[in-house]
Formats: sequence, structure tokens, C-alpha cells
Amino acid sequence: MSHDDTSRSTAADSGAESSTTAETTAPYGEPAGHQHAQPDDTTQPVLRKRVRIHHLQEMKGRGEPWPMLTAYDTYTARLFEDAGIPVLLVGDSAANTVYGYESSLPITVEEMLPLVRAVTRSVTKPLVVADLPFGSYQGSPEQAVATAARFMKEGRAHAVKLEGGRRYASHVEAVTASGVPVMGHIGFTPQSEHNLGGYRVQGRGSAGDGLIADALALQDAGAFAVVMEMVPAEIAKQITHELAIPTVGIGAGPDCDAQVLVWQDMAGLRTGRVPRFVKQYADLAGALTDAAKAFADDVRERSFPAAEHTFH
Ligand SMILES: Nc1nc(=O)c2c([nH]1)NC[C@@H]1CN(c3ccc(C(=O)N[C@@H](CCC(=O)O)C(=O)O)cc3)CN21
Ligand SMILES: CC(C)C(=O)C(=O)O
Ligand SMILES: [Mg+2]
Repeated sequence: MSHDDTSRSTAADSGAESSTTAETTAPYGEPAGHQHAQPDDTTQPVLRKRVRIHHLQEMKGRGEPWPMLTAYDTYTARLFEDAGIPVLLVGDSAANTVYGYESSLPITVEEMLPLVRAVTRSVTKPLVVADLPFGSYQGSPEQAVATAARFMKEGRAHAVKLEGGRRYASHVEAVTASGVPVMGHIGFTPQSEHNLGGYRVQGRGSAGDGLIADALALQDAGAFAVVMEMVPAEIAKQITHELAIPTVGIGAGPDCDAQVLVWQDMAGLRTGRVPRFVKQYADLAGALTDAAKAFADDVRERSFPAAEHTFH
């Protein structure tokens, strides 16, 4: 069992640079001998130290794309840490993936905070970003600062994310000034779906200039990265080259500095139609359904529990 809490709490998470290879500032390294066993794929980079914003910046400088996944609970957060995912997003997509709402609009700060706390309690190395829910920051820069502070204090997040471009630059600037790193989010911003006319690609044609202005405004306001969702690949590529800070794509083509997916989409836990930008790397829905059916069959046949599951 690789997930003993002892190895986690004593992990090299202090940010000390000494335990890593000298020639790179990447948060990755070879697995050390004393560490718990890694999966068979030893070419997979392993996180060796706590991921900081400067690491993401440095990866952009080296042209090294990095992955980001959502996480909402302890087991998945630990698995993704062990898989070498440097940034975990506790997305307001939890509205859909955890709570079963139809959109991300209904989820509240009170519903998000326990999920953020679960993830930050469970990992030592990934940078954990908390997504600010609809209605918790739009009112004013002051409201944004207050909500961001709750996610840092109560959720122990390392950064926050909020949706919006030029119109939210003052909010981003205020939150950054309060000491909280901010990830921006432009293009299709799900919290504004009713303003955007549904789930559709943003920034086609002349609207591309607006998107570039949004990205630059967020960078000028101090954002450390910008998510671009459902944006034409050519615009995303141009923004990625124009920005000094990393871009994180979801449906924004191959040239972004990073890519993000909702983990249940990535792992095929969600059933039914998925957005075009999703690639399913596993069939967890099939695996879990089969497991539940096998358990049910065993119970009905009285073949579970067997002797080895029974106390005498
Ligand atoms: N499970 C899940 N995955 C997500 O990516 C996600 C959430 N939930 N919840 C919050 C938002 C909502 N997002 C969504 C939801 C739907 C589409 C979608 O239906 N896209 C279609 C239509 C595109 C078009 O018509 O142009 C697609 O095929 O991509 C896209 C993004 C992204 N986020
Ligand atoms: C899809 C990502 C970027 C997100 O905002 C979320 O998961 O809520
Ligand atoms: Mg979100």
C-alpha cells in the first residue's frame, strides 16, 4: 500500500532545493530508493518537491507542457500526486461531478470548502488551486479578496481561480495584492453560460481580439496563469506566445503551456455524451459497474463473504 500517511508527512515537501537534480528547477525527479514503490512506468516523472508558481513559469520557459487535473477527494488527490500531476484544481465543476447539479452555478462556498480541505489535507506536493464559485467574487474586488481568504485559511488552498477577463482584472489585482495567487479563466466561462448563449466556442473571428485583450489584462493584473476554455486553437496559440505567464487549455488546442481536464471525464467515469475536448483514458464507469454487479451477484449467491473475510 503506497498511501501510508507516514511517508507523506515526512516527504521532502519543505521546498528545499537540495534534494533535486541540480541542472533543473522542475519539480520532477527520479524516484529515490527509499520512497514508496512507483508504478511500473518509470519514465513517468515523479513530483519530488512542493510545486511552486515559479516551477510552472520555468516549465513554460523550457517549452515543457504540464498537466492539470481536477480533484475533489482524498484518494484521487493522492493518486494524482503519485502520477506526477503538478497542479490540482478543486473545480466548481464539483457542482456536476460531486453534487449532481445541472450546471456549476448552484454550488456554494460552503459546499466547496470541505472538498478543498480534503484535497489539501491529502497531498504534499501538488499546487492546489481552489475555484471560486459563482456569486462569491463578482460583486466587488473586496468580495473577491474576502472569499479568496476563506479558501486560503479554511481550505488551505495555495491559489484561487476565478472566471472573467478585462471586467475582472481589478478583482484579480486586489486578490493578488492580498497575497493570494490567482489563476484566470477566459473563453467559455461556464458561470456565464446564460450570458454567452450556452456552451459554445468563444473568440471566433473578430472576437479573438477581445480574448487577447482579456488575457493581457489578467497578466497585467498579476494572474500567475490563465485557463482558456473552448477557444480556437490559433487564438490560443497566439495568446500563449504573447503571454509571459502559462496558459492552461481545455478545448484550446495543442499549443497551450498546460492542459486541464475534469478527472471523471479523463478517466471515463462520466457516462453519456462528453464535450469534444475530452479524451477518455480509462473506462471507470464500466469497471465500477462490473464491480458492483459482481459484488451483488456474490451476495445473492452467498459466495461473499468467504472464510477469509470472516472472523471466528
Ligand atoms: N464533467 C465536467 N466536465 C467539464 O469539463 C466541466 C464540468 N463538468 N462542469 C463545469 C464546466 C462546464 N463545462 C462544459 C460543459 C459542457 C460543454 C459542452 O457541452 N461542449 C460541447 C458543445 C460545444 C459547441 O457546441 O461548440 C462540445 O462538444 O464540446 C463544454 C464545457 C466545462 N466544465
Ligand atoms: C474545467 C476547469 C478548468 C474548471 O474550471 C472546473 O473544473 O471547474
Ligand atoms: Mg470551474
